[in-house]
Amino acid sequence: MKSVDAHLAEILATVRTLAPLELELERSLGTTLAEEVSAPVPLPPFDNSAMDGYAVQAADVAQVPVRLPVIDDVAAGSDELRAVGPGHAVRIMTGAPLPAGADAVVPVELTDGGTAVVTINRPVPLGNAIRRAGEDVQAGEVVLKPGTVIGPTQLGIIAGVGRRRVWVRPRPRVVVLSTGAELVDPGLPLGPGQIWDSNSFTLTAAVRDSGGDGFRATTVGDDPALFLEQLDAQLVRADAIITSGGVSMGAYEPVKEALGPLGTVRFEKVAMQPGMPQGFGVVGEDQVPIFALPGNPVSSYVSFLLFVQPALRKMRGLAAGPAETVTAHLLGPVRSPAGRRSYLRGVLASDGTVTPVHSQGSHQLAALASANALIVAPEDVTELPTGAAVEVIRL
Ligand SMILES: Nc1nc2c(c(=O)[nH]1)N[C@H]1C(S)=C(S)[C@@H](COP(=O)(O)OP(=O)(O)OC[C@H]3O[C@@H](n4cnc5c(N)ncnc54)[C@H](O)[C@@H]3O)O[C@H]1N2
Ligand code: MOO
Repeated sequence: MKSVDAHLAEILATVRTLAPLELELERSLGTTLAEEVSAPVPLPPFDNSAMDGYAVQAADVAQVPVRLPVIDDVAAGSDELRAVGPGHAVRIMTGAPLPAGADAVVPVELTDGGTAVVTINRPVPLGNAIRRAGEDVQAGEVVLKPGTVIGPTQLGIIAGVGRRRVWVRPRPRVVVLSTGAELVDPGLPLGPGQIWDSNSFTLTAAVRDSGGDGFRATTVGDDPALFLEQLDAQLVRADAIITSGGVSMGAYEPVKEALGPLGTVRFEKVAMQPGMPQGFGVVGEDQVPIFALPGNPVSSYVSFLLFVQPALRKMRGLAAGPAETVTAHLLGPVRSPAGRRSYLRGVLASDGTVTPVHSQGSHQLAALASANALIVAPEDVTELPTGAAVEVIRL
């Protein structure tokens, strides 16, 4: 059987980092920056007030109380400013440009709030409540480097330096396609022998959670020809495809039957539990990577975490490798088949202990949903006792 590590290595060697494109800022959330972003002007662009109050010369308010005539009123956005001479004050708002001559701002709370003449009741030091030009960013300074994932605050600084469009590696578009004649969309009644399709929802959500744009395609039954038709229709909008089901040893395995003959997708057994039957390869003119995951709900989700998530990272231009683990101590024993790496569902606590959940079947979706970690039992281990140190993957 192929090892988990070898399977991941093959996947990472096959998938390609997506080419950069220029996107509107509004569409860039979650993408990876593909250029250096720098500030064309200093930020703030001009000296300005950090508070609502009065721009003065600090020396004039050293002895208080003192009454100063208010010679001007500046709001944020004002551009015609009168200079503040000795013995004068200018009423000023937060963010308004500091008038020439002023070297301190007295917050309104330390005054009587006068509009023609103001009484200042407390002294303030030189430079008080003034935000200097360039104290956040100097003109020409790099604010974001290529490879940065754009979150809300990164988007903010890109806008803050005046950019409307930005070169990024996009979020991979991933089409998720469930197969199985027994599947019914949730919301519809179940007939005999039917179950509600959950995998396509889990996997589409997992794609979004992993920085991709997941699209759930219409479920197809057990007909390989219909599967190929649906796949063809979806390929135009996909950077990657995930299928669930139809990859094991049954009489009706549409994914395996449809993709096997292409010669570009391999179906293998990977030495893991759950998730042993795996298909991976490329399809279509553009050699779109396809992950043919097993249909059991726990198996497909574990396979996603181990294989698809790192592939999405590579596509996004980020460092990609095996899922990260932390060490924890078992609060109950676990078993694992010889020669396969097990990923058992557990609840990781803040004290560094992990409790295996009671139901470890590959079909037990509720047990998976109650877990927050996968306990990794290595290939050479068949049992791990309570208290054993184990590696766990956080979910
Ligand atoms: N004779 C053998 N039988 C099986 C083997 C084997 O080696 N020899 N492997 C088992 C393992 S391990 C797995 S995992 C499954 C994988 O099966 P498939 O990928 O072919 O998936 P299906 O047969 O279509 O479905 C398996 C199971 O999962 C349910 N399912 C499928 N799709 C969904 C969905 N979208 N949402 C919810 N549940 C789904 C399906 O009803 C089946 O119960 O094969 C074993 N068999
Ligand atoms: O290896 Mo299968 O994925 O148990 O359920």
